[in-house]
Amino acid sequence: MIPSEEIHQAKILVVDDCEDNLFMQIEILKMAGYSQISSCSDSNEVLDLHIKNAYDLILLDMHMPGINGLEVMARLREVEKDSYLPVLAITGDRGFKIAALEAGARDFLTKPYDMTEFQMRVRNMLEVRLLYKTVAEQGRMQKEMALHDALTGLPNRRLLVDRIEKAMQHASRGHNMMAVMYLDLDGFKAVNDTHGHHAGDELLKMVSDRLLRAIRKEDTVARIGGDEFIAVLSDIAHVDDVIRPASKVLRFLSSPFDIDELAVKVSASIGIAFYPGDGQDVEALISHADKALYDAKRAGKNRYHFSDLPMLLGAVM
Ligand SMILES: Nc1nc2c(ncn2[C@@H]2O[C@H](COP(=O)(O)OP(=O)(O)OP(=O)(O)O)[C@@H](O)[C@H]2O)c(=O)[nH]1
Repeated sequence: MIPSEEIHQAKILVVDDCEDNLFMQIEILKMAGYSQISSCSDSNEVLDLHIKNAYDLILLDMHMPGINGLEVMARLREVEKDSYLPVLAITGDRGFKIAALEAGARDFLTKPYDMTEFQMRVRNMLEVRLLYKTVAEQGRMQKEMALHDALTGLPNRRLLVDRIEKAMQHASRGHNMMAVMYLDLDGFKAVNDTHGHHAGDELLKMVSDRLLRAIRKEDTVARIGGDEFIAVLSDIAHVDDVIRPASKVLRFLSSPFDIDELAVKVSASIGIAFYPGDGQDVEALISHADKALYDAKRAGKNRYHFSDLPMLLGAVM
């Protein structure tokens, strides 16, 4: 159920070419507790007003000079294509009722109407409209959550795969390269063990922020598990285009993190693989970057390593 306070905050537009009718409807709405009421006496303005203000309810007089209510609804349907057309049609002509409903109005009022009926129909329509908005918002959030990591808000593995595929297609069209940078923190377990899981979580969020600052806006950083991240770097023409961001990431992570008034230090190891030199598909690229990461760990951590396929230097230099 939608709480009454929320219903009373809904945005309502009253459309009628007769000033007396406008005045009366606004007064009835005010008496019922609505606070965000606008009005308009020119049917030509309804569409622009709705685009600008996204009303929750439009009380629309069907008979107006200029374009009539049915035409106004046809225009509104263009901007509310997959949505709920929030129109309550008002007509003195009973023959217009079916036409109004067929045109997309959700309900109608026949003049003369009584005040209670007017208020009940407005409330019922707003309840449905606001429920519709809540469900649509929940759907958007679920989609968002399915593609992002809950702790850091970064893209998750699912979205990462899509971003790598797009970067590969882009590189292929531009006869260019792209790179996958696989990063794993060094000594992260000790942060959890010494300062607790909460401190570990805070550190992961701060690391995410620093990674985002270290790479270009158009590139992607994803968290793919525990203390593992992958950056997707597009438009790579030369190995320097990867050395620069990789060095920047290591530098950005090298300053201590202020967590619960402690200065916590970590570093990171990075493995780098290139498309098309190191692999032609997402799995191959990630696997080569992972092997390079393993080499970076074995070589002493806090460094980056390239995938050691012989093709690499030929392709890059
Ligand atoms: N706080 C926190 N810890 C996590 C999360 N996910 C995984 N971990 C912990 O992260 C640690 C990752 O392990 P490792 O990568 O082996 O730890 P490390 O000390 O960085 O090891 P090296 O990579 O060899 O330096 C494990 O202790 C996991 O329990 C999380 O969401 N939050």
